[in-house]
Amino acid sequence: MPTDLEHIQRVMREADCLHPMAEVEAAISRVAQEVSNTLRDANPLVFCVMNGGLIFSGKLLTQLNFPLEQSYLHASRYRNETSGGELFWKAKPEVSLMDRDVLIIDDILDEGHTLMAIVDFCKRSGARAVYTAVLLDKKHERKARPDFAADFIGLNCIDRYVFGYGMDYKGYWRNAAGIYAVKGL
Ligand SMILES: O=P(O)(O)OC[C@H]1O[C@H](OP(=O)(O)OP(=O)(O)O)[C@H](O)[C@@H]1O
Ligand code: HPA
Repeated sequence: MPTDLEHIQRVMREADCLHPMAEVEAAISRVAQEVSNTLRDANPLVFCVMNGGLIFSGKLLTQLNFPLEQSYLHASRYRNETSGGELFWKAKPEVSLMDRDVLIIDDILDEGHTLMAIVDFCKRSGARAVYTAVLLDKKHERKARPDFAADFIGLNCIDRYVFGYGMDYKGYWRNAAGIYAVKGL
């Protein structure tokens, strides 16, 4: 079925802006400082989790002023829907993680299944230490494991379906320059 672009446009028009661009950029700069303090001497291997992690990764990486290697992986559970299903690996890391300090960068920690599976994969692949950075931590009682938290968190967010800064609504508005909540979700 072709995408209903009028619907996509309406979602943006009616959305609530939760975190405007200036607030998100300030949060990214703070995270960059925290990551630098922890990893500047670790020669880390940094993975962007595609697709959602793309914008946060790009903006964060340019503020990390120390040697690192960068790559990507793609694990998806939402597949353009607004509720998650089974985790599907679209691209596993192709470089060796053996004895490396690894940093995983993603857009959002929602229920946590995605990031937990990625961390588990990295540990089983021989990583020495695995750190995680997320732009948003969504606050609710549905976490897969309540004791699992990201090491670096940009912003906490309310329990709504959000888009912008890499996060999509039905595959759209990853490019929105702020963090928005869909009306009614
Ligand atoms: O904490 P969870 O409930 O597991 O959800 C978080 C994950 O869901 C989204 O990815 P998605 O599956 O939509 O893939 P995409 O980034 O390619 O759209 C997001 O980018 C996170 O990776
Ligand atoms: O609220 C969300 N928005 C976009 N993608 C997501 N993936 C998990 N939760 C979300």
